[in-house]
Amino acid sequence: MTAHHPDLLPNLPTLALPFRRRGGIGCAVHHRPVLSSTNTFLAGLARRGAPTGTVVLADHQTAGRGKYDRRWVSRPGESLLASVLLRPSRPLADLAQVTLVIAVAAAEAIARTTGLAPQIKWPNDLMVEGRKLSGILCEMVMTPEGDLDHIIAGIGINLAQARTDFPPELQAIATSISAETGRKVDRFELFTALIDRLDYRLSEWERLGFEPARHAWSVRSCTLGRPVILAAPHAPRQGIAEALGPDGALCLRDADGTLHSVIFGEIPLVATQATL
Ligand SMILES: O=C(O)CCCC[C@@H]1SC[C@@H]2NC(=O)N[C@@H]21
Repeated sequence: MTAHHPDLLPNLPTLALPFRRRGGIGCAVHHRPVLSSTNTFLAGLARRGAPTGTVVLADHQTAGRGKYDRRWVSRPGESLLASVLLRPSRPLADLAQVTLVIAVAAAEAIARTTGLAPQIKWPNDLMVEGRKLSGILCEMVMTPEGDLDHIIAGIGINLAQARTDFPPELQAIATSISAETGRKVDRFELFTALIDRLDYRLSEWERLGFEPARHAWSVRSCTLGRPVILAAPHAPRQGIAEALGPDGALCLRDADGTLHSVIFGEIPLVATQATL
């Protein structure tokens, strides 16, 4: 038997998608039963000139990727796994805001379809009762001239896992929609809501800037007003997360009273639980 790379499998029949949009997010939707990673597959489409708003949805990933080169593992059908191609026209200095805007849209889609009220842990993890429900991986591709070519935003939402389905080291810090609500969520209803909210929030950001999403992010935040330990790429920092700045940076006041503006980094899940 020949082994095929999942991204090269022929276009197998899959469930029909409930909609097709004329423009904006979801203008083209590629749905595959199995891919290595929706981000990787969409990167190939982007190189071949796919338009902004193109979406890839997979039922299963064999090599899902998380932030900081971690793996994003899920069993077939138990997660929503999607990536969106963006070619925004905002200035380079605004691009770190994209991932925050997407977190707001994903939280709103989950709230709309499940009744849950996901909170956002800076910058873009969606949390319920201190456990991670969803992760977002934004990958930026620049031109040789240093301009933005495109962004691929990958979104994974845990749908159907029982707590004990997660690996032992994640059981205390991960959750799913079923584990929180006791009900199954319709994956395509959630996907449709996600496309809707992404379309709304991203076009709002393009037209009006970051302020509306900054407000929505701050209202849903479980980071602001709390002591946090940041695993920032260059220097780990501790302090009180005071605000999300107008540029999208986290404003962190350290023990000396100095205010730091942090664009990149993360609050490790375990530290968050221990600290907050
Ligand atoms: O580490 C994180 O929190 C980000 C996880 C992002 C996972 C999603 S699943 C769909 C898309 N494809 C990938 O390979 N990763 C993202």
